[in-house]
Amino acid sequence: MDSEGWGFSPSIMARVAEYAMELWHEHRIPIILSTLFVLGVLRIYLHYTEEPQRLLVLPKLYEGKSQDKEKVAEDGKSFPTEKESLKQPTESSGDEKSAKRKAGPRRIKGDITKKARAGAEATKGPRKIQTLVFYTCLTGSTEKIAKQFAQSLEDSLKAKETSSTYLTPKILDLAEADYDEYFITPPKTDGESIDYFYLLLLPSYNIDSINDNFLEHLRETHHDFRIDTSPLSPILGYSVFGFGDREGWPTEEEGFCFQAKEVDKWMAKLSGRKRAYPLGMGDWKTDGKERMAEWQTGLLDVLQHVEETGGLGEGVPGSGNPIESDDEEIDDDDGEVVFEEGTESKGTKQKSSGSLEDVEDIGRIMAANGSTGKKSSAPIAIDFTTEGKTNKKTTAAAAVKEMVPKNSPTYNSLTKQGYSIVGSHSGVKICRWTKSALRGRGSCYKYSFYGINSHQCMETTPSLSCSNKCVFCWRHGTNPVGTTWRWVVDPPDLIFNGVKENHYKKIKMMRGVPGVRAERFSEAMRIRHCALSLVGEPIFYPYINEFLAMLHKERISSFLVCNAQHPDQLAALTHVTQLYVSIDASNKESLRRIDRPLHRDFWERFQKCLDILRERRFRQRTVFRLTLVKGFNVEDEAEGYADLVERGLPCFVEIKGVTYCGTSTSSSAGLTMSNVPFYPEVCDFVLALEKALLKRGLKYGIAAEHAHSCCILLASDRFNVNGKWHTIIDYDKFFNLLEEKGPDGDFTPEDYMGPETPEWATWGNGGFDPRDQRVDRKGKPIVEVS
Ligand SMILES: Cc1cc2nc3c(=O)[nH]c(=O)nc-3n(C[C@H](O)[C@H](O)[C@H](O)COP(=O)(O)O)c2cc1C
Ligand code: SF4
Repeated sequence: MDSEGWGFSPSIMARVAEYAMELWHEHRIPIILSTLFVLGVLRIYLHYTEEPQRLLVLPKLYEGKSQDKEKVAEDGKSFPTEKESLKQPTESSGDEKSAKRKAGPRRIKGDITKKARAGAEATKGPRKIQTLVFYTCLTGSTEKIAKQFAQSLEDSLKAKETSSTYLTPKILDLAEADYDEYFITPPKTDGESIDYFYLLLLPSYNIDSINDNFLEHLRETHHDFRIDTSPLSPILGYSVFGFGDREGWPTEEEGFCFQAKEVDKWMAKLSGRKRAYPLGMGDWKTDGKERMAEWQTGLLDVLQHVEETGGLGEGVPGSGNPIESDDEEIDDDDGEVVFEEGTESKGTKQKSSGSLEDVEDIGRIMAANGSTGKKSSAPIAIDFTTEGKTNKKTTAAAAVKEMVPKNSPTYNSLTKQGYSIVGSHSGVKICRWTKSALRGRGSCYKYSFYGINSHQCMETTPSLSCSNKCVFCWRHGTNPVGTTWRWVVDPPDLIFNGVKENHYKKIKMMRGVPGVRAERFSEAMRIRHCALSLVGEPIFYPYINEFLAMLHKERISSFLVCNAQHPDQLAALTHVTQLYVSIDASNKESLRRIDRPLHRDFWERFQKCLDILRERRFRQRTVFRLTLVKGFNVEDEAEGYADLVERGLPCFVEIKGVTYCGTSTSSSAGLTMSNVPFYPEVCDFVLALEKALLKRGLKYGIAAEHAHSCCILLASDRFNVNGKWHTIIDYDKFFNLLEEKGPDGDFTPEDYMGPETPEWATWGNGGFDPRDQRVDRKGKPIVEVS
């Protein structure tokens, strides 16, 4: 507050300041001395009245080592015993501690801070440590090594003074172990006080092997938006040792031990940087034994330290940092390529000559490039920036670029998240529900509401680019965004064949995964549904109608989700099995905050899309998809949403609670767990919306629910026959109608309305097919309590 705020005039304030300065100059020495005296007295007082602080003492790591008994491994020579491991440096220098320091990164240094572990209070009895030795093996050697290693480890740990802490190491073949049991969270201990220490012995194979499944699981668990990004952080630590063959793969760049490196990286992420000891690597034909002996020596030091202190402490140099073997975060723009309007160089735009010509141009360029869709000499830039003036042609001098070039940060980031990039702007990813359905563990809500088979569903997009940056987007902000298509256009057949091929490849990788049902696996080799909602904006792709025709020709249904930002493309869209528009807010301000659209005229575009949907409601099965984000678009917005429904009159309204993805993207958008509505809150909202619709005389009712994914379906009375909901789709009828009447044919959603919605899917019954087995996040069966 300034001086005027206190009611003093500036001249009085100036005089007071002058007087204070005079006082200080005259008496500064006594003032300083008396302040020091007061502080001294205060310090003495606190010293005698406070509880003494406990001093942090470094544990004596090597005490009692001289009493260690020499232990011999099973084969008498293959692996060093603890004494062998530890004595090497001592022998070389005569001074154990300095020798160990010279021996490289084996020692734990620095203060050890013992943190209370989560859940420690809840368990009884003395704490035990269980080491788990995981391995994979194709040609027989690693299995043998794993057994010898576990035995040697057990012997070494038993020789310790405090040997009672460590339980007998357990050996687990990753081809048989249930990943959900060990690699989503640590195993449950049923109240026993057990901490886990993971050790992984991993050969690398440049062919399809169980390693690929395992890596896929680690990667997906980390990126699973429903799970914390470091769900293995309760483990005490982990370390990986890799086997390879230098004869075939001489260097790391050429693939030596590449999969062990990958596993090490993902374990660092999943465990929240609990790498207890650096990754070891060895060529079993040459230096394998030696390298492993070194690794084991260092590891034993760490295990002893962990036993004594309860944690890793500062850790071994080189441990604990996942980025050391990870280039993911190098991506300094967070993988997001923003092409905003106006970023292109001046003078690149020319007069539009009409949309038809533009499409023909694209065709010509594609034809000139053959079916490969390779770069053309002239760029195609289709401007979607201002609604109503689409397909503005530009002929810039610069060469046309690929949207997601190979080896670009975006490409790397997307592939690491499990996407397969097809051509230069399309992607496909096998969805979690597809995997879940393959194992008979439940399907997605579209199965309950519309009868799609999740295990026969392909999730894809022909455009990885989007014109929004929604706060709840779980794509980790890695997809390119832009208002203008200014990239190479790949032909639809290249995309269609590419996405199918990659989808099947991923399905095949599920063969042999524990729990996969044989009949579902063979059914999955025939794609029946396509969810065009993966990432980006599918109708951004100039050949979306041709792409849809290819899907439909193979009798693959299409569920297309668009973001209500491209009215002209929406208007030009031919028949799809179900057409979605994302309705992320009920008013302009809320929409701006939540979707963060790039278009200036986003609200006008949005409204125009609703009008198109209204006009199309007797031709397309239209759906509003609402994603509820607490604090953003829920509170007091039911009436606003009812107004939008009144405007668009969709056949269905899907209401879904947002799923928190726990990424920097969401946190930078200000999202936390508190923004995720609980299912009862979603139910309350839906009831309020239903009431608001009835108030407006609109005939909608709550038709179905899928509590498992926090999703509820409101349907128009058009799909209620004799008091029963008919939300299921008759897919055969849809394809027959298409074949008979063509992609623009005159037929209505009612014409392919399917049978009654199953009882278990209707409102009040949960929506989980009783023929599937409900499991928790770790794959354990859930017993329903009635
Ligand atoms: C089919 C096959 C592919 C391999 N690919 C690689 C590789 O890419 N990089 C590497 O360092 N070693 C590679 N190796 C070598 C193995 O990792 C090494 O021989 C290992 O010790 C085999 O362990 P196992 O007998 O337990 O299967 C490969 C071996 C096989 C049989
Ligand atoms: S519809 Fe979506 S969630 Fe369901 S199986 Fe297909 S891709 Fe997965």
